Amino acid sequence: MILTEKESSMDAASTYDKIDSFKKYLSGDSTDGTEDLEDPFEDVDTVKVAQKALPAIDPADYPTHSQMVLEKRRRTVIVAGSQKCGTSALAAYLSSHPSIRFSKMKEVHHFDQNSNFKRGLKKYDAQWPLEPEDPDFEAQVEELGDLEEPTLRYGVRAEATPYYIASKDACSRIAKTFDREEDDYRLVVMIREPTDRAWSEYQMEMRRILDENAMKEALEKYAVEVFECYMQFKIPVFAQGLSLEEKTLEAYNECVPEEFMSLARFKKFEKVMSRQMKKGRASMNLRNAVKSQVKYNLVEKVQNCWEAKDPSEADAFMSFVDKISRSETYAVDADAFSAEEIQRLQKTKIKRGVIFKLSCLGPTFFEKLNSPQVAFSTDMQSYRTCKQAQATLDETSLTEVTQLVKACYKTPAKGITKQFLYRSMYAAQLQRCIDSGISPSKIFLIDSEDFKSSPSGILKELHEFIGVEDFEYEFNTPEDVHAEINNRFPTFELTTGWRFDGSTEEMPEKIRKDTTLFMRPFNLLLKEMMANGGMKGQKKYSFEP
Ligand SMILES: Nc1ncnc2c1ncn2[C@@H]1O[C@H](COP(=O)(O)OS(=O)(=O)O)[C@@H](OP(=O)(O)O)[C@H]1O
Repeated sequence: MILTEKESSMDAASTYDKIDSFKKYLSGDSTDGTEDLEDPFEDVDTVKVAQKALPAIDPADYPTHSQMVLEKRRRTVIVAGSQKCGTSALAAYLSSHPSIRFSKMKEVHHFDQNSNFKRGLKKYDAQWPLEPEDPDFEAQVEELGDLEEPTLRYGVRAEATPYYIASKDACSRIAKTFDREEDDYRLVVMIREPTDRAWSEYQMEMRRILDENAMKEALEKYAVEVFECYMQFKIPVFAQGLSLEEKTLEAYNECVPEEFMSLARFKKFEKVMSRQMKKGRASMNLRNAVKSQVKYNLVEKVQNCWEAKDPSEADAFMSFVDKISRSETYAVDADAFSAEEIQRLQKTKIKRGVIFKLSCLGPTFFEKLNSPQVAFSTDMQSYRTCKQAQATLDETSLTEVTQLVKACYKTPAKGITKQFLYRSMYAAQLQRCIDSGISPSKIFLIDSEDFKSSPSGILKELHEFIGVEDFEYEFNTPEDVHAEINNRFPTFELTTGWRFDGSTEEMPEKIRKDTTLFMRPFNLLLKEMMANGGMKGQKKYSFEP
């Protein structure tokens, strides 16, 4: 979606109108039109492609990608978990296999995130764009007609979103979307010693918080400098032939100090920005990226300095913020609101990108991470208390444990965050996935340690399960695997807090001991499930129960 010059022209008054309409929105009398935001995918029928009737042929007879393409069949291979168990390494392998098409992004988050799922299968399919070298390219383009981005429709395709297995919705959505012969799926789930996995996640969260703090500090430090530089560009004046995006990017490149640019959080912003630039068009992503800057208060800082120097320019700046973020973001001065209104605003958790003064931000604004003692012990304690209240449920039965976990671990409706123990309870998650319609025979299990030490045997079996020919990969060392991950998914390590070998600090001994004990019943159930549950892949894990 391109913002026209007309749209991006200065109109300071409208900013303040918006404050009024925002107040109305808060009081339930919204006239701001926010709900009418254009969603390019809203009318796409989620299962239209999948439902296309095709002759029944046993997929096992058509194992390779190109054969599947010719037979107009598709198989989606989903590495569905678990987080911190080596899913990126596996993704690097699969994406190098000649008969597997891997998604553009490592983690697609289509089935766990409501906002993505709502956009339909067309949006998901766009992760596998059609290339001229694809078999039957011409025929497929013709068939696809005037689609903006023709996508690979047949063959074996794969993605890796480790959140899926922990999500309450992903498995049932996958089953409903793909469970048919000509458009089927396979799930791959990796497991790792549960305490190690939980600690690895904790450490990644810690890195993320550090990244955020670094961003925050840099904003504090450089706000004035950035502002001075912006002044030269006079961002709100868009009459010099450059589009809003070009101007913004140019200003960022010119104004933002090196030290700032190397920050992970900033890299994320930059990544979205340059992708949009390459495409030559702005989009929801661009607006979201800008909103993330808004969140970090840069806009407000700049605005304050601006105001001090030249109030008329400050109005223009407000207008810029307003325009770039359309009706989703309201540039407001917190002083314009009463204390009660501010309280209500804080409850919206900046869903609408309101720009607050720093002093008005609630404690949940910036992510927090409890100490390991608190994070792990509180979690264990609250589970135990909850378990006592469910006295009829027994931890030695898989069905009952699944119910216990369901009752005692509330998966947030939106995303799953910092549930270190929950995500190591593999048995309960697998069972829930099976209960929601995924046949165990479609799930392939991999033990992370075994995979790390000797991948080739596991990969051979996996290839067969996926229905592609066996293949000898050229990665022989962990360094090679690491390089391949960065080669295939170049911004992943830079922007997400993920590291190839991230566990640097030791887990405090007492917490390790308690956690390992806590995990035992779940591990015993997993052991039973692996041996007799009908799932494919490894039949036992490498760690102590
Ligand atoms: N080949 C191979 N096999 C198994 N495991 C491996 C492999 N290579 C890396 N690793 C370890 O995987 C951990 C990161 O896992 P993920 O890539 O799944 O993390 S994430 O869910 O995408 O965040 C990460 O764990 P930590 O070191 O604890 O961070 C890596 O050490």
